[in-house]
Amino acid sequence: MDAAVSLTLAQVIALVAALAAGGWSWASGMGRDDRLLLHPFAAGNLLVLAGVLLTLGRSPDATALERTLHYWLADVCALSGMASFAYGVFGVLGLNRWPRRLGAAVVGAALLMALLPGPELRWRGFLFGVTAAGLCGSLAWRARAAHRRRQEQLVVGPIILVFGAIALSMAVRALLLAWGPEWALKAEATAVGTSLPMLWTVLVQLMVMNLALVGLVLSRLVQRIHHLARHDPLTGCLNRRAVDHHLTAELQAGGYGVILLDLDHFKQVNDRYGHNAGDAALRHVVAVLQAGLREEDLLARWGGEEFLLILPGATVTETLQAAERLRAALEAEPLLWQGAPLHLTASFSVGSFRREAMDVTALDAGLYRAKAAGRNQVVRA
Ligand SMILES: Nc1nc2c(ncn2[C@@H]2O[C@H](COP(=O)(O)OP(=O)(O)OP(=O)(O)O)[C@@H](O)[C@H]2O)c(=O)[nH]1
Repeated sequence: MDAAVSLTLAQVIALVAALAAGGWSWASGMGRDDRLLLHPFAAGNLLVLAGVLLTLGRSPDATALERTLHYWLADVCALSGMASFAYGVFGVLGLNRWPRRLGAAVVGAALLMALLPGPELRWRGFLFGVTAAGLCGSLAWRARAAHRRRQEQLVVGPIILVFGAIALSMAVRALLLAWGPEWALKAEATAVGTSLPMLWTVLVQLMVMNLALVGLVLSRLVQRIHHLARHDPLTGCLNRRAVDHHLTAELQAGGYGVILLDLDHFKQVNDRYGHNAGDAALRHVVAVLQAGLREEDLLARWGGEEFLLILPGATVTETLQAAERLRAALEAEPLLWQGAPLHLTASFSVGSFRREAMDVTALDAGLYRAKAAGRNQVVRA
């Protein structure tokens, strides 16, 4: 009876892993545009599947060499699968320096395990458990660190829980095999591959792990969509839509300064140097403006060559001073275009509001006056 259930469970595990691998391969096409690499999750499922199948296929009648190869391959597949999952998660979290360490851990463990004789379960199990615990533990740890840094919108809680739990169970298993009672070793020798608790554990882990990964990837995509919806693709600063979102009641209650600026004779830049130079000039302007702002200030692209700045808590005098400082900085720092300086200036219109909506019409009128008065100057709206 147990043997039949074991076989069914093993088949379910194989099916889940194969479906998950197929699903991740399919989804990786969607993530490609967003530089979201999902192949490692497909590979991770396939490798875990191979590891499980090899473990299930262990035969007591095999020769010592066959058993050695079988055991070794099964363990290396399972470890590579975990490394692949970790690689994928690090990619989603933007932690790019880790792949080499993951590779080194798997190759090191594989080499050490290759040196052990086939039936040597104790130290093989120990090495496997320690490496697996290290891989899953570092994944959970790094995810936790990324969560603490500004990536709080990402759903990393389930990842931390699932991989943390796997790391813990692997560490306990390694310790039990190396220094635990004799029954632990016996259980490993006889039950591995066919025991129902083990198969259930693998099945649940595989499903929960994939669900946690789906949660992480979806939250990453939602975060990306939010970012795209609120940022200007050319310059990377906020867009007009984002301004409303940032102009909260709290910010308005505290008062805020606003600067609307428009580049002078920008059409000539495009006409003389080409559209690429115009784009580079817009990026340059954003860099100069950003360098002169406080962390709490907001910079948004209001239109083609118009930018809007919001200075929370700033009085009209402070906003006028800030605008003058930015105007001078822009004038003093030309864009280097194909080795030659390309001089840029802008006209600024300044307003200050408290407990009231921003008066864009007044700011626009101020800009018009600054242009009419000769450009490259600051006026109060
Ligand atoms: N390269 C580039 N040019 C842009 C972009 N958005 C708007 N422009 C250009 O900005 C120029 C704006 O020109 P105008 O509105 O005539 O104003 P101007 O030449 O700056 O003159 P004044 O504002 O009167 O000083 C147009 O030539 C637009 O094509 C962009 O994203 N990239």
